[in-house]
Amino acid sequence: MPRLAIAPEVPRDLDALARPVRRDAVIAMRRFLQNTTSAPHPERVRNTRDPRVATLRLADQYRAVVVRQKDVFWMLGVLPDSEAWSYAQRHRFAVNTAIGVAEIWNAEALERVEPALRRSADSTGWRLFAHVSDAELLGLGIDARLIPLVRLITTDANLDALEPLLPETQFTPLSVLGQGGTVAEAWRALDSHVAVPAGEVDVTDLSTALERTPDRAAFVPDPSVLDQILNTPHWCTFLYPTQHRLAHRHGYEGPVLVTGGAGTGKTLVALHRAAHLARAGTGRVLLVTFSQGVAADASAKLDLLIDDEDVRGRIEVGNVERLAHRIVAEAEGRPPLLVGGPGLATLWQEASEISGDLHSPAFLLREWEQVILAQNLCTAQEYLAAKRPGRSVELDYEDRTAVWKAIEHVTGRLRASGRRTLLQLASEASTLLGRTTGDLLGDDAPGREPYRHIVVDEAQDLHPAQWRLLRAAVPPSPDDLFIVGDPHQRVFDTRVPLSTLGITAEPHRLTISHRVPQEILSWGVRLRGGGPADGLVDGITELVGFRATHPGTRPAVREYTSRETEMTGLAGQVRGWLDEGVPAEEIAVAARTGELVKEAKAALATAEVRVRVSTFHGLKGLEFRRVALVGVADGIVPSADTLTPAAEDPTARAHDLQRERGLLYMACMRAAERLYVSYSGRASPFLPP
Ligand SMILES: Nc1ncnc2c1ncn2[C@@H]1O[C@H](COP(=O)(O)OP(=O)(O)OP(=O)(O)O)[C@@H](O)[C@H]1O
Repeated sequence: MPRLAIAPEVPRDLDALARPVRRDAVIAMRRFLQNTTSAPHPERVRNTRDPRVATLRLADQYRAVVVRQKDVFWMLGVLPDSEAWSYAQRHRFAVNTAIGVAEIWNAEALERVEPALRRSADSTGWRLFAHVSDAELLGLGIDARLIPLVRLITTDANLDALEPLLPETQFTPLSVLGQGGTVAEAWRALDSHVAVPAGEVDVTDLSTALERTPDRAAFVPDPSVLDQILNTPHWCTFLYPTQHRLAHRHGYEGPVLVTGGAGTGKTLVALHRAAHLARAGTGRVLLVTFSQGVAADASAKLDLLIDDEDVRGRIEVGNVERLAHRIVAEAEGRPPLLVGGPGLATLWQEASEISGDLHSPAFLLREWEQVILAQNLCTAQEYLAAKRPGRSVELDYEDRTAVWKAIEHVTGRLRASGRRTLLQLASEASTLLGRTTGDLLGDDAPGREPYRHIVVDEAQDLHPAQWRLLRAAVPPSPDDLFIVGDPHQRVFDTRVPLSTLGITAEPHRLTISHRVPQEILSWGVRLRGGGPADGLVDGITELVGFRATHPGTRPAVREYTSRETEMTGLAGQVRGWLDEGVPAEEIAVAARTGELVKEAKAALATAEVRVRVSTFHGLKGLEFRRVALVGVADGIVPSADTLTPAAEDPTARAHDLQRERGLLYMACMRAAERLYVSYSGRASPFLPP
């Protein structure tokens, strides 16, 4: 039986075919897999640069290009006959001698550029790689057949021109060396291209090389797997090497933390990790998402990723609030009552009055959430002795006593009314779990917690009380916590390093955005300030090295003279996108405040344009081809209401401003194609010049 591995181009090429041609091609691929008598057979192509290349006739005038070695076939694309033959003639295929991955390159194009490189080399004695020996190049996996060409390169520009013609695994080390990097640095750069450790590299073993190249080859053992690959999105099958390595590593010793910029694939890695753990069958998996809305999206993606019902059934998807709610409801025998925003605001106002108006309601709320609930302080004594990290206003004994009294007013009133906040619920749930873990693990009372594995998405916004709940819900053991997040996109003020919560996580990083085009990304990074962010990891996270895979269009920033003209402009912009053929569900409009959301909805309704309109917060975790952000004006972004007065607490104010910046940045980073930003009056101070 032939063993078939397909490249990511194959599903794409098939999707581009007319329906009857696609159907014929897929039938032919099935026959090939089953080795039936009518299966297409490999046909040699004349004048190829690689004798292993052949084609398979899949439909009338269409064929697949394959590289064959013994019973292994690597299918690279499905093309019209003449294009398939030409592709087969132009390309070379190899196994990288250093890292063992399979590589393809356009040998014909390289032969064409060689004379120009030679002319440039003849005119100077300078060589870009003079400082590196052949042995070092070979040691880095540079193909021996490419070395004569590499020796002709004289400038960075020469090398850059070769980038589209070389496999990334050949170009990457050359690029590091060309910029004056050392061999060791070139090796480190190759690391992100390695999904599976190479071990001994046998360059004649194509099958093992393909297994090491999961972004370029997926094995198709039978027709059902073929259907699964062809009927699901690209990311279900082909992860980039770093993503693959993180998601499919066999056994982490304990918690893992993957940070990375917007669109680097953190959520996809989290989904694949959850699927990997569920397939291993070691126990129940909880995938924690930011909100229930995002949970529905993640559930739908898991349904695509996993076709085995039993495996899928091992993964539960939900947010921390829901988990806390359920634990408390089960323990108390009825659903807990929650306090609403307005009710709580009144209580904090009363508390502020009790403290003699020394502290504002916002100050007291922060003190409660960030000091008391964050450290689970239960008594006045504990509070009086506690550290207050992140709070710059000193409180002496008397102040603390007054603050505690004011806060007790709120907690007492809540208790009396039988209501709780979401964070209180998380705190209580973790305490309950702490008490009952033994029983829940027992055979006779398996319960629903703890889980065996927890995978956390959007981790940057979890509060310490919620972390404690998650920690209590999964016993410390290998593969217990797999956490992904981006401190730069934090939209709440929860800047806590995991280590302070007793979670020592192995850190990893993703740096390449596969969603956001470079122009939007660079603009967004300037908006965010490019500077470090704290939280999750110890110390700070830098945006350094964060880049995109593709170029794009600069964000359109529009100034209007009035709110009314701004809303008319918005309706015109969205109408234009729809007229271009962009589906309505691929467009999102968002604003900082609920009031602006209402105005935008009304303007779009008047123009009979129906697309999703939400607050910036409502965009979290989502992506759209086109994104329009309105009301990005001074006084609205940052939202004046949410800023602590500098006189009251300058550090808190700086944190508030950073959070507001992160929120706008997160909203901008949802755009996969175009970003439109508008304001009337003065622009938001966050907008880059
Ligand atoms: N392996 C992949 N194959 C195909 N597309 C990918 C892959 N990895 C990432 N992408 C693209 O990048 C998008 C972003 O991925 P994802 O949502 O996982 O990123 P993220 O890091 O969680 O982003 P954010 O932090 O901004 O929410 C995906 O929807 C997809 O379009």
